[in-house]
Amino acid sequence: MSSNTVPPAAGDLPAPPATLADLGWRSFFADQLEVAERDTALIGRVNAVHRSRLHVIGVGLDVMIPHYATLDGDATEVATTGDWLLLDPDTQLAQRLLRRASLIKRIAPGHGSKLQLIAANIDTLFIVTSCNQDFNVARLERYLTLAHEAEITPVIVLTKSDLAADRAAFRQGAADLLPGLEVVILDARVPQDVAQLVPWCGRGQTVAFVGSSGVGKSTLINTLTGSDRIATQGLREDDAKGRHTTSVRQLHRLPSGGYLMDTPGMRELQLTEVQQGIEDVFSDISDLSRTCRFHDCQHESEPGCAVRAAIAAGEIDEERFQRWKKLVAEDAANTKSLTDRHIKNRSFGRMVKAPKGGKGPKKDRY
Ligand SMILES: Nc1nc2c(ncn2[C@@H]2O[C@H](COP(=O)(O)OP(=O)(O)OP(=O)(O)O)[C@@H](O)[C@H]2O)c(=O)[nH]1
Ligand SMILES: [Zn+2]
Repeated sequence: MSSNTVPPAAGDLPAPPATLADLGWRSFFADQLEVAERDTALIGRVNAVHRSRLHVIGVGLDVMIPHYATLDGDATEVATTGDWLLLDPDTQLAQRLLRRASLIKRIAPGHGSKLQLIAANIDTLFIVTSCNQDFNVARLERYLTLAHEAEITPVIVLTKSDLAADRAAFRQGAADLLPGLEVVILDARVPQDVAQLVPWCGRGQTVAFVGSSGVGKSTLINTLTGSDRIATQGLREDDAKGRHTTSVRQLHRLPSGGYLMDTPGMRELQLTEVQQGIEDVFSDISDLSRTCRFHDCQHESEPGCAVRAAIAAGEIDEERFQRWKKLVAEDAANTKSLTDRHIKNRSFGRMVKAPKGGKGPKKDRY
């Protein structure tokens, strides 16, 4: 399939939205429009990112347009699935990317440490795990950190409730992760159970599922949509060898009116620049660590370490502290590799921008 044709399974395209609000438009986005834009701009949402084109939909709008990026090469100013764009009404070219309500990004696998945007403007992230050996507090904390960083409301979905001897213990184990955290426990194959997710999937709402392989995401999606079309749709991505596969990412209309975002990247999320998310999910430890005597305290054996004191006093769980340390270290390593790459890109940018006819790149002039 050539990369700029619409996705193969036409039946999987969302039903055309009757209004922008159906598609998730709300005052947060409308307030960003200039007066002139209110009258003239064509408003669209990115439904799918293809190798060389964006599939943008709106009210009476269904177009493939060139990618959108700003000239300064800012990696976050690239339109991704779920983004809202203002298009030129005549040329249909994207003119402006609206500020996002949420953004999930990651380090691209197999591409060094390039920042890759996964999805924008998701309202609810369903973090799926099952009531068996997949249930893993550290993994759930990772996803929670990611949701907080992306500014998305997380909901923990515990599948395979039918296999759990003690459902209450699983529910409690998840609920204890964060105050006020919503937890749903269900058999992903049973429509009445899965209906518990509907309150988050209403008109104008965008949701996504994350979780390890085999926890029941496809089963959940099938039950939620009453069809197996979405979950079984092949999602391919550029592989490490740069083969020309087509990257399909899509917003799928749900029977309850909302949209499900299903992108290949959601399936292998890593943490990238998630300091804020870590602060939110581990606020007790983060706050305490700021009261250690040394600002660069490693919380090992330093004198005046408030974190160790809290662990000794039984106020903080040692294992939770170890998980926090691991996340902080992982985040620091990922962020560093991104920064290194950014510096490399910038010096490359300076070289290519060097004036023609000169004696070669004059890095120090720019
Ligand atoms: N008993 C039981 N089995 C379930 C439940 N949910 C899913 N399964 C089964 O678990 C297996 C894996 O489910 P999938 O829906 O394919 O899991 P997934 O998360 O989509 O996995 P990937 O596609 O690898 O990401 C299937 O055999 C499902 O039938 C559940 O709530 N109860
Ligand atoms: Zn300390």
